[in-house]
Amino acid sequence: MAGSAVIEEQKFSLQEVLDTFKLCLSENQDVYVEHYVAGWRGLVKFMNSLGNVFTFISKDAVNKIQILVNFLNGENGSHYVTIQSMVKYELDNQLVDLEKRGSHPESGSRTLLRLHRALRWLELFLERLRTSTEDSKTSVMCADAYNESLSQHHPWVIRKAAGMAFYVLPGRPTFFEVMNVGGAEKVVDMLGDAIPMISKVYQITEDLYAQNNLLELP
Ligand SMILES: CCCCCCCCCCCCC/C=C/[C@@H](O)[C@H](COP(=O)(O)O)NC(=O)CCCCCCCCCCCCCCC
Repeated sequence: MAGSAVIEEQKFSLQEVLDTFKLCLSENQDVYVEHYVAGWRGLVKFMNSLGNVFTFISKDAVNKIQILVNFLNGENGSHYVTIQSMVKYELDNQLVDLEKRGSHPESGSRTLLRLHRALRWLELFLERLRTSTEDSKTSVMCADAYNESLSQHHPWVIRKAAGMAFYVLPGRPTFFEVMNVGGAEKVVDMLGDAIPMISKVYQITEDLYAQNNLLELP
């Protein structure tokens, strides 16, 4: 029965992952780092299940998730509970490279900014997926969302590689199947529910970074 246990363990529903983003917001609209990285963990799992071509993308995400988890579990972990407290703590203690990479190349603030930019891609992609029709192409939706957001922060070589990965994305039916949410109608409902939460988390983070002039951290 070991085989079925493994299958059980890997069974995965995108609904659960996107629900994680609902847990991100505290009562006073702070964003919990713990749930934020848990959301990303789930997305990485989803992406890995699409095939090996995507591991170069997920490796980077995994690396960044790990940096944040290390801070969270480290001796100054109490400052890393929310994005707001993290940014304040790192800025107050000069723990962020503001102009160019120097002694703090992997600050929590710059690391989270990379995931934050990717969250905008996700928001745009999911919205396209939500409003897509049977003959829509996931590769096109993905590329359009990427070109509108994350690509602006990537050098040519990464954009090129990302473009190649989009090209081999499975089609919409397989995609929906891997999401494991149910039929197309269910997917649309689930996305309609999840996207506003993701947008909210995105916007709160964006405002925080903008107020502190951190949107271009090296
Ligand atoms: C499902 C298809 C997945 C398409 C993913 C689209 C995003 C493409 C991003 C390509 C990133 C390539 C990897 C390299 C990135 C880094 O150079 C770059 C800069 O970092 P640095 O300043 O430390 O150098 N890193 C980043 O921009 C962070 C990228 C993180 C990408 C995470 C993407 C996760 C996608 C999750 C897919 C879930 C889809 C769910 C839809 C139902």
